[in-house]
Amino acid sequence: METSGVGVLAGAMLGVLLLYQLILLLFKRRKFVRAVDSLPGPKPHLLFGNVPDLMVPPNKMFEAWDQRHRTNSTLFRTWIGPYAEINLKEPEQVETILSSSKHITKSNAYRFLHPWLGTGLLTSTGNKWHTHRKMITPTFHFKILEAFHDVFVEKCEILARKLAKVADGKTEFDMYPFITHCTLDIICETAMGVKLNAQDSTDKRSDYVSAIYEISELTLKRAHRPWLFPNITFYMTDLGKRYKRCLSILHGFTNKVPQVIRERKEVRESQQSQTQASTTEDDLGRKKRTAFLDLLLDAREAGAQLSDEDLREEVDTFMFEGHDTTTAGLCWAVFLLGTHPHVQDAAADELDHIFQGSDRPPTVRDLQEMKYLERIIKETLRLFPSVPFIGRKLYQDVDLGGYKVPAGSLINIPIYHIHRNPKQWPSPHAFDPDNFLPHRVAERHPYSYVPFSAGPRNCIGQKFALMEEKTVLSYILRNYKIHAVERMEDLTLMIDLILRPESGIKVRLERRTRAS
Ligand code: HEM
Repeated sequence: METSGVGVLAGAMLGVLLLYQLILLLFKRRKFVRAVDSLPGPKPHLLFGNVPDLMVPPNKMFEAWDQRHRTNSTLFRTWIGPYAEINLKEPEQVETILSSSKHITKSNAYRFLHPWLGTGLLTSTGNKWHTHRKMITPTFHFKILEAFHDVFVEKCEILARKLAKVADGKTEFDMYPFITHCTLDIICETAMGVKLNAQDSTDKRSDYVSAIYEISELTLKRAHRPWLFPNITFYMTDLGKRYKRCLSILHGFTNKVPQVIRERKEVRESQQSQTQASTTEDDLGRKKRTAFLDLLLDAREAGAQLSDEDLREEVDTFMFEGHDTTTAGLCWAVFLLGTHPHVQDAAADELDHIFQGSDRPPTVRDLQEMKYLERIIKETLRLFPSVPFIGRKLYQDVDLGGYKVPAGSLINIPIYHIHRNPKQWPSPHAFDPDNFLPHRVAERHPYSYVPFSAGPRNCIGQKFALMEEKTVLSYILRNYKIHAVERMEDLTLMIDLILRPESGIKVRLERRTRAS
């Protein structure tokens, strides 16, 4: 009798405790919702929040997203079902978030990349991100990038030969697959040390590339449909099944990593271990270049905690971040050059001045002299940032220019719109490489231009990207005059994770006669 009395009492106390916790949670939630709702923003649907605005076909997504950002003139909040998203507007707000070492956790949507990229550098946080970032940073040292330059040149020679077959001044063709295959060949060899030879394939678009496009689209769709957040519902839907199909293609590709690791280990055992980017020889006596993977293996041999799975996650991340972004940047540059002949002529003049009529490959030093081309690349990334938005999750309250944003909110930084803020850019939609003349840069807020993000989680590959883009564009411009077939108003923009034109970039190429 006494024992059961104690049991009832304990049960009652537990019940009270649970009720108390529940009330606390509800109270906290109510406080959070009130704080978010005190921020400006469009009226949400009772259940779905502002999700319905973006439930449009993939090729209407950019328009809907752009419309949302253009109609809200200040920082604004949107609700993704129960999740609050705070959309930034001004560079000062961007600086508060990006420059801080406290706000380094990515927003919920990045979780949907985990099945593909695991918790590689792009998607991880906390301790894992810190230690891996520290470990990987030296692999992007300038000296190592210089060694990769040989790969850029080799792949661009192939690109130029491929383009020669269609460059008759009359044939209209899509530049996108040419550039995609070139950047894929580059990243595969520099990241994994594997020759892919995508440029030799006759396919218009490889399965790997199609799977990247599809998985990016599916990830974004999922991020805007809260009922697809749990794996159990997602994988039951057609979207989830398509996602799994894409995964098997993408991982099929990097499944080679353990085999590559084994091969590299064998080479190491028979030779002195390498600590710098350098070259060894393969079975046929050809120079074998050091890849990022080798440098990570070096780090592991030196005591770094890196499992095979960690290595594969990083290679998957490089393969995605390192080719889709540069492809988009390059293709948009080709489009803008093809629609702005005076800019194209000035870029060609600069190259004539550097190469003096010679057809020798560019050196790293030549790339440094391509100042005007660099401004073109930067201005292209302003108008069409390859990564049009990024996100963070807040773990503490933040004041963003007078707006009190509570912990638990998701922050959306719409890089595309930050780059077209009329307060920072007098003609925000015009293509003007001189926006990057030093005196103009000095006049602007440093966070008004963030194509590579900024602060502790900025893009680790930005120097790689700039070198690669200069090499590719210089090859095209030294050999060809680009004529864009379409105008801006003919293009439909796709905003998956990367900003790209729906139907590629159609051009005609005309042989350029070199001035000496
Ligand atoms: C034009 C080319 C590129 C652009 C516009 C670009 C842009 C970006 C942006 C905006 C971020 C931040 C993402 C976020 O906060 O969610 C990022 C991160 C990253 N990028 Fe790039 N990227 C480019 C090329 C590359 C290349 C070539 C590589 C590798 C070879 C690379 C590797 C990475 C990695 C590993 C991260 C994650 C860094 C971290 O969180 O510590 N990117 N990139």
